[in-house]
Amino acid sequence: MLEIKSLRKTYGGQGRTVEALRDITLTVEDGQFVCVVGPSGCGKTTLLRCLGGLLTPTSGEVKVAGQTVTGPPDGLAIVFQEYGRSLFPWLRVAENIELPLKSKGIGRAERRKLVDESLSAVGLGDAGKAYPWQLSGGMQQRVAIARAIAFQPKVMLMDEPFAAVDAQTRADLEDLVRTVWQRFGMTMLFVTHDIDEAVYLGQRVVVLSASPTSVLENLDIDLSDERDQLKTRSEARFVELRTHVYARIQEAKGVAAR
Ligand SMILES: Nc1ncnc2c1ncn2[C@@H]1O[C@H](COP(=O)(O)OP(=O)(O)OP(=O)(O)O)[C@@H](O)[C@H]1O
Repeated sequence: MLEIKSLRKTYGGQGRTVEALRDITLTVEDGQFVCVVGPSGCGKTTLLRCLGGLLTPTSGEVKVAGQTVTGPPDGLAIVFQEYGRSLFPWLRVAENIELPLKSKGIGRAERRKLVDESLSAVGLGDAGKAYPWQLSGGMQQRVAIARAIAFQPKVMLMDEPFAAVDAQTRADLEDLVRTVWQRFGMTMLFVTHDIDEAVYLGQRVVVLSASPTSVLENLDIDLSDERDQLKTRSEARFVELRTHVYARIQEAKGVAAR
C-alpha cells in the first residue's frame, strides 16, 4: 500500500524557491492501478520521486508497505519517460535487465530465468543479445518495462513512460502495461499528461490542481476491467469520464474561470 499524507515539497537554492507540492494526501491500496494527471508543472514527477525515495519531502509523510520512505524502498521499481537515458548503451539488453538483479543478490541461474521471462512478457523474447541502441524507441521502452518486471516489484511507478513514442506504439504499450499489471498483480502508480490514457489505464484517476498543488479529485473509473483500445474508448462512459477529467484540469488551470 502507498500512503501519502500532507506531502509538501519545496525546491530551494540560488535565491529561488519553488513550492512544487503544497498538500497531497492519497492512498493506493495493494494491487490497484492508479493514474495521476494534472496541469503541466503541477508536480507529478516530484510526487513520484518522493515515493521512490529519490527526493526528501519538505514536510508530510510518504509510506510504502507501511514503512516511511527514506531512500529507494525495497520492492519498488520505476520506469521513466527517457528510456534512452535509463538503459546503459554499452550493455546488451539481457545485461541491462540483469544488472539490478545482481545488486539484489540473486544467483546466476535465477537471474537468467527472470531475464528470459520478463523479455518474453514484453514480447521481446529474442532481443536479449541486442544493444539498446539497435532497437526502436518502443522496443527500448519495452526493455525498460522488462527490467522493472524482472525485479519482481510489489510497486511499480511509471513517469510518463510513453510520452516519447508514436501513437500506435503507445497504444500497444498501454495494453502491455495492463497485461503485466493483471499478470503480476503489482500496485501501479502511473503519471501521465494524457487524460485519455489515464482513463483508459486506471482503476482510479487522481487529478492534481495547478500549483500550489493538492488533490483536486480522486475519481473511480467504473469501466470494465477488460479494456480494449477501440471498444473501451468508444463507450459512452469512457467519453463521460474523460470529459469530466478534462473539465477538472481546465478548471485547475483557471481556463473555466476566465
Ligand atoms: N530540481 C528542481 N529544482 C527546482 N525546481 C524544480 C526541480 N524539479 C522540479 N522543479 C519545479 O517544480 C515544479 C513541479 O515540477 P515537476 O517536474 O514535478 O512537474 P510535472 O507535473 O511532472 O511537470 P510536467 O507535466 O511538465 O512534466 C515545477 O515548477 C518545476 O520547475
